[in-house]
Amino acid sequence: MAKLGKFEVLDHPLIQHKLTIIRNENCGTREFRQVVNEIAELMAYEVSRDMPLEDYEVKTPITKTVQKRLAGKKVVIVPILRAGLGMVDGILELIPAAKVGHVGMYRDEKTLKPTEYFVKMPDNLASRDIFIVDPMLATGGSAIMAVDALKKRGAVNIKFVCLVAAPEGVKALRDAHPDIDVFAASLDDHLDENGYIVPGLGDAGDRLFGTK
Ligand SMILES: O=P(O)(O)OC[C@H]1O[C@H](OP(=O)(O)OP(=O)(O)O)[C@H](O)[C@@H]1O
Ligand SMILES: O=c1cc[nH]c(=O)[nH]1
Ligand SMILES: [Mg+2]
Repeated sequence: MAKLGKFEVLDHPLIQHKLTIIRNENCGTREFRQVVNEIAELMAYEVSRDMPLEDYEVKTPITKTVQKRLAGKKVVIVPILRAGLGMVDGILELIPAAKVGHVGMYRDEKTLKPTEYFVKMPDNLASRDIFIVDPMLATGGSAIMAVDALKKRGAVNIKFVCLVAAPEGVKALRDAHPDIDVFAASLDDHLDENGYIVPGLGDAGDRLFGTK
């Protein structure tokens, strides 16, 4: 039987402080981009806590000793385009050897249903630890479709990492994919009538890339 995934809010004081900075409507594109990456880096530290280690012999200037190093499994960071791109560099600061796959999705403004428009993944997904990243988990439609796309290509070990989650999205994602771990920097209150997270931070893609 597949393992049961968990949902965890990573509410370290530094993460909460930085999230407040980007929630502010007066935070400009440059600062928004910078701080999203900083939060992603802090989250990666927690998300990678259960990465497997193996024994490794190393010779210090004093003696030979058996210590630990990360075991073979390679991490793949998978941003959901566009907004997920804003989290990639921050995670690469901590895990520089990670590979990066891409999943392109956009959400229809009226129906709120996602459409997949691009998928490019490294090979051997089944043997890799995959971090899907997207700042926003709103209805959950995009996240569910992204996990579907990865599982279809053989992925087994999947974590979903977002900054702001709505309760509706967390429930939908966990109902659809109970085996994956879901991490958020904040569990917000609800979705408004346009499918935006309240209080949220607005449209993450537009704020990251200066579009609208
Ligand atoms: O949980 P959901 O209801 O699916 O909504 C969340 C999705 O919406 C946003 O993307 P958007 O469609 O705005 O695309 P963009 O990143 O290109 O702006 C966001 O980055 C998520 O991918
Ligand atoms: O609040 C929201 C919901 C979906 N996508 C966003 O960028 N923001
Ligand atoms: Mg958007």
